[in-house]
Amino acid sequence: DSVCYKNDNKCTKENQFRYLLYDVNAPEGFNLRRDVYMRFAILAHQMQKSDNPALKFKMVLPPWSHLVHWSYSEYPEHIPWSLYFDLKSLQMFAPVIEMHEFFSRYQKKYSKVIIEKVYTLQHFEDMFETGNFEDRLKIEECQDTHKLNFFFYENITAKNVHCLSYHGPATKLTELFLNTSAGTILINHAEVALHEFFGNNLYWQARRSMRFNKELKTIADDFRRIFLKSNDETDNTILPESWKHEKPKRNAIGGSYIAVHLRRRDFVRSRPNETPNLDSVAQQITKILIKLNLNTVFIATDGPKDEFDTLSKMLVHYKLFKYTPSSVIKQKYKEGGVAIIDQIICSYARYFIGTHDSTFTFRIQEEREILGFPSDSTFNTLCKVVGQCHKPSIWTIVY
Ligand SMILES: C[C@@H]1O[C@H](OP(=O)(O)OP(=O)(O)OC[C@H]2O[C@@H](n3cnc4c(=O)[nH]c(N)nc43)[C@H](O)[C@@H]2O)[C@@H](O)[C@H](O)[C@@H]1O
Repeated sequence: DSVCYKNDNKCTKENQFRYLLYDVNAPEGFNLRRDVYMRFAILAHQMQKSDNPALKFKMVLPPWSHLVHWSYSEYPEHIPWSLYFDLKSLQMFAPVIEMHEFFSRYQKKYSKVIIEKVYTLQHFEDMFETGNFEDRLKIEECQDTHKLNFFFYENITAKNVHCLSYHGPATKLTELFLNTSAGTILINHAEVALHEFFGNNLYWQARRSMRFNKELKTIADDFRRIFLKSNDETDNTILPESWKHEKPKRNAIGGSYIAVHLRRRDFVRSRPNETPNLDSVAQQITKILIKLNLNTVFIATDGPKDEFDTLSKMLVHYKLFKYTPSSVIKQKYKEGGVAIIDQIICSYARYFIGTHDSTFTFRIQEEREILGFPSDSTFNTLCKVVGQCHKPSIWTIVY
């Protein structure tokens, strides 16, 4: 297409964009990264609406590579966003492009990508001592040794690298962008930048635009239909083709199963006071099944298969299901795709029980808000001891 780069003689005012790239701290998981995306999508959305030509940006989506919770070989996977999300739907909210698209545009002119300005965000060191939580930003000395690897690509380098002590929402970064004419800007440690307003209608628009790749939805729908007798017609969960046409609703019924997100692995080790043992999980599930007069349970978990088998034995009078991908699906969509399929199936249940403080659970809760479930069927979490569960924070949808 006609989008061009600075100084390219094909550039006109209309087709010239600057490029904003961002990256997230390596240990952060998939679902926190989705939240960071929303903070930056809101920034990109607001810049797109601005009349100021200096804020005309395309935002480049960081490919999914070497996520700590996913198994990976020495080669980075560079998974594009379109494998997991509906890119057109994202673009209806924010001017985003895939990294490969950025490369193909850029490399029409250059062989190597040279990012003109890199800012690595860091927290103000004095913030907690002085209690100064005002929004501010300042270029300072780097707190950590500066190891930059630019998305595991070898053909990307940078001209100008700074550390930026930062406190405030991602939208505050426009101040920085207005002070430089760099055509390509990378924000590292993007997770340091916050939401401007958590849970307002802009937040929910960004969230609603994050529709999943349609094939993943189809795989999850097939599983619902075949094993859980659940479909959008009878569950009252049909959404319009575009998220832009969604309307407030609270009448979703969901399939006749309860879904449980049972987060294990590091949660078992690092959160012993909140993470229940399987006996307790079985008791909590039984209680809800009896209350709702249901006999079917879908379990989404990162735990080992033998835990699921143990749980099945404890709940022998009920039907327990777990999604297990075929090798073809696993190979194509990898752990991220399987995680999304699990999340979708949980989203359509009559009743959902999640794991306290898990972003995987938060994203399911949001999905259910979008689908229009009554909130009390959604904001429930497992607890250590039966009967001593605290209600989680309730973030209801706003239009
Ligand atoms: C406390 C924090 O918790 C954060 O985890 P938390 O928010 O649950 O949420 P995530 O970061 O998304 O979870 C990490 C990964 O675990 C897998 N996973 C977790 N639950 C399931 C599940 O039910 N089904 C499938 N298929 N996969 C699951 C999935 O690959 C996901 O990307 C961590 O990322 C941080 O490192 C930190 O430990």
